[in-house]
Amino acid sequence: MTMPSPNESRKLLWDYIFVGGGLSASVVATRLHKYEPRLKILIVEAGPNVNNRSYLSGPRYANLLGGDFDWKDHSTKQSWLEGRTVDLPGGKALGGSTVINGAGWVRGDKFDYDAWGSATGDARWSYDGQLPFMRKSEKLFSETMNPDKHGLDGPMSIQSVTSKNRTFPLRDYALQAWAKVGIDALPVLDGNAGNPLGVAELQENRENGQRQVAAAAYPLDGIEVMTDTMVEKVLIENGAGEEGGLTAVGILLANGDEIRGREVIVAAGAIRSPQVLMLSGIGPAADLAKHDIPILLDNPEVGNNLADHGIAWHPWKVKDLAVGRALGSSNPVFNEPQYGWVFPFDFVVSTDVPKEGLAAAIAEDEGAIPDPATHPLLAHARTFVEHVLMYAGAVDGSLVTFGIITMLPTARGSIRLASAHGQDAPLIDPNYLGTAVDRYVAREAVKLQIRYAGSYATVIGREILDGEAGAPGFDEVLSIDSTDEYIDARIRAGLG
Ligand SMILES: Cc1cc2nc3c(=O)[nH]c(=O)nc-3n(C[C@H](O)[C@H](O)[C@H](O)COP(=O)(O)OP(=O)(O)OC[C@H]3O[C@@H](n4cnc5c(N)ncnc54)[C@H](O)[C@@H]3O)c2cc1C
Repeated sequence: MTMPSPNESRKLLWDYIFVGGGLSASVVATRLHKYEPRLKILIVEAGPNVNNRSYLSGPRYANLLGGDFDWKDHSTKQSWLEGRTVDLPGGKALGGSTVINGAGWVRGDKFDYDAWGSATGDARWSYDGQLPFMRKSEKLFSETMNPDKHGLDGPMSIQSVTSKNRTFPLRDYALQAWAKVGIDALPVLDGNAGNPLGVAELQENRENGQRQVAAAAYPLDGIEVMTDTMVEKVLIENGAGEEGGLTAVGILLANGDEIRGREVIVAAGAIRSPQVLMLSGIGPAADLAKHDIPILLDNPEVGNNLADHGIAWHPWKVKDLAVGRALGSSNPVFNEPQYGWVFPFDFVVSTDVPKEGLAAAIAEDEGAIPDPATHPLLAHARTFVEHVLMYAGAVDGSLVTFGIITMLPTARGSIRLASAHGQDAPLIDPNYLGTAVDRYVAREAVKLQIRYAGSYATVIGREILDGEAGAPGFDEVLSIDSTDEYIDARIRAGLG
């Protein structure tokens, strides 16, 4: 990676200019260069180069949320979350959100990739089409775990809980309890082999606990990079390209400099890519007009169809503190360094939801009773929820924290311009829980959590935990007696 001088970058005609230097730009630019080393490739990134800042690699990534390398965005007021706004972290540094993210290495469900393949009519987007690239990216910890599904010499080092010798005290209990509520362990606990439905062991893209920032793992050799440089918009001219019509001819920086290129790739992330397009004159005409932006292409889809998952965390009380089951307790095992590297949990548990209630929720959203044989949410098992049981929650080890992550939201939100200037964050409306399906899925996820953690049926509920700890503003706690109304209220108060 080299840094061009401002004069040099202005004079050159670049073959490819990337707006944003995050995960996707790091990968695509590196591969373009490998494909054709003579290409002149420029990445322009709003944040700094933090590749050599080792503290970023520490285990407590959450310290980075709201920090110097986070755009610190917020949602608009969410009508299904009691009008709350939600913090929306996003990486602002070379490497993008890989600088602040959770580093969970979680491959999607085969079914979902195959849906891309059918939607695009292009088999390269299906699971089998993507698999060679997923394998190419990995250097997996095991040569024997599903070797036909994984890679061993990619740039991303992947470790797991057991490959790094973490034996959490609750591991066996947690596994037994999942079986008791009907969720089976996946073969070799591998959730990254196409079918994640079941209990998988956590895999992470860390190397001995060290975060792998995308721009370091894909080192951008032979690529020019400008950091701390905000792109205001893409420069578009009519008839400039070989085929005529609107053609991107370069970018305008926030400092007023123009840089020219043959192709511009907008890789500014899910929030700012549509913002950059709209600032460039591509987007819904009425919205652009509101901000006096000249309309080059009236495209109502730009800024629409935002899909974001929600997360809700619930604290559960641990019995018999002296046994030392959770982080913070006096159990000496937690003093071993590997327990501090990463998240304190064993498993990522992916589940479907009961189809009968789902069909009713679909009917509410779509205004017609769905055909269970053909409706895409009903006809197959789908990965709607991820559950994680974090063995931490209080400084004295008296709590564990149960998370539900809703993975297949059907509500769609939007990104709209707040002003005609790139430095003003756009208006971000994820529309969390905006459909009956999403509300049903979240409720079912919490009900499963209660069966798992709060009932005598499982060893976790019977012997390990002592009920839910509750939440501010609520007199009750989650329990097997909780009504749907109470569960919904807790979700509205806590999901983000
Ligand atoms: C808190 C958090 C936790 C996450 N945890 C996980 C996880 O555990 N596992 C997982 O698989 N995924 C996780 N993700 C998601 C994952 O990090 C993203 O999917 C991925 O980084 C997206 O890549 P991208 O290239 O689209 O965007 P990004 O990596 O975000 O890169 C976009 C880049 O564009 C830059 N940019 C934006 N606007 C401009 C502009 N106008 N001019 C110049 N530069 C600009 C940004 O600064 C940023 O560097 C998490 C994300 C976050 C935020």
